[in-house]
Amino acid sequence: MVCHTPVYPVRWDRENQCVILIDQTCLPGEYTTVNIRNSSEMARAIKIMIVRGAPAIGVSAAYGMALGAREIQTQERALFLEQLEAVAEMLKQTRPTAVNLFWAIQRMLETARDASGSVGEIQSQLLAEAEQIQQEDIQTCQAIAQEGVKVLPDRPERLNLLTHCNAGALATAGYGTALGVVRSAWAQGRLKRVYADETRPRLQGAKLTAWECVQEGIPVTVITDNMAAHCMQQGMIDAVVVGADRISANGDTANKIGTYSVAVAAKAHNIPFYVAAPLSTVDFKLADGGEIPIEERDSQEVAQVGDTRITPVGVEYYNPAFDVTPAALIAGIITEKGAVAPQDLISLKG
Ligand SMILES: CSC[C@H]1O[C@H](OP(=O)(O)O)[C@H](O)[C@@H]1O
Repeated sequence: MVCHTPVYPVRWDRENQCVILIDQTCLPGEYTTVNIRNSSEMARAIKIMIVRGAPAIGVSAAYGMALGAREIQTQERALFLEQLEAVAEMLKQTRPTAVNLFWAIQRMLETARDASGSVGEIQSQLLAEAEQIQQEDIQTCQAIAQEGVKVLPDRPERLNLLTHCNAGALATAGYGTALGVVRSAWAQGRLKRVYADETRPRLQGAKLTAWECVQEGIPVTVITDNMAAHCMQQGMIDAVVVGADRISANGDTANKIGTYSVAVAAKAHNIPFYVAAPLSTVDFKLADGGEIPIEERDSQEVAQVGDTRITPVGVEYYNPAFDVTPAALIAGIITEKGAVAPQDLISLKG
């Protein structure tokens, strides 16, 4: 079924006074949602990847802060702010790599500190700020998409693009970053097909990117991660567009594990490799990617495919959820303010 219903992975339900998350651990087999009523539930949802994707994590953390603020009973401002700091610390412990989480939490704390009025009024302002962050992200994604289509290879025939993991509407407040570029290229008749790396071990490409493409009738071919270089060698790929979880000031980019090897293969085959990300994903405090914290997740994600164990008892595991692609392998970083060479990213610092 082809539908053009926008996908919003996280949204505020005014009627029920809760956050509604699409449960991404159930896609593509089941489209279901989860009601999040407090900050602890939001922290858990981020940790176990009911909601995932750097911008979506940031928006969710913002709502987690708004929910946490509503749980605080005191009417004394200083005590309220002190307890809100504790909510922030709890949310910060969920996932370490996506800088959007920390940026959003910090923005919510600053909103609370700068707010005037009663505790109740501050709580209302925090909810409004979370909704604002969500709306800004959707607009940012759409701007990234427009900037991204401009830099795609200019060829008369439609393009075959490869992407890794899911940097789609599900990974953002809506529309997507890398997959936003894909959506806009498709809408403008520039796209022939998307090649989606399945993206072991959590399979965000096979499950989520493929689901988003099928929902919109965008031709998509799922490949295993170890096929990407072969497809490039066969001349099947015109460009690569991926998302990001944290970008350092020099353009080094942390993204889902496997992105680095895609970038190396793209370089070897002279295929442009683009990163699409909002400027809120750039951590200008970090000089280079060597300082980006890399999340290590439960080894069972490697030991299993779905519910099926694939390894014998007695083996060790290594499960870094991200890797860092050096700026030298990146043709351009596509932001809402335009696409720039990695070395020019600093020029976009606000
Ligand atoms: C829009 S960028 C999304 C980014 O986040 C993903 O990681 P995860 O699914 O573990 O949250 C992946 O790195 C995507 O590129």
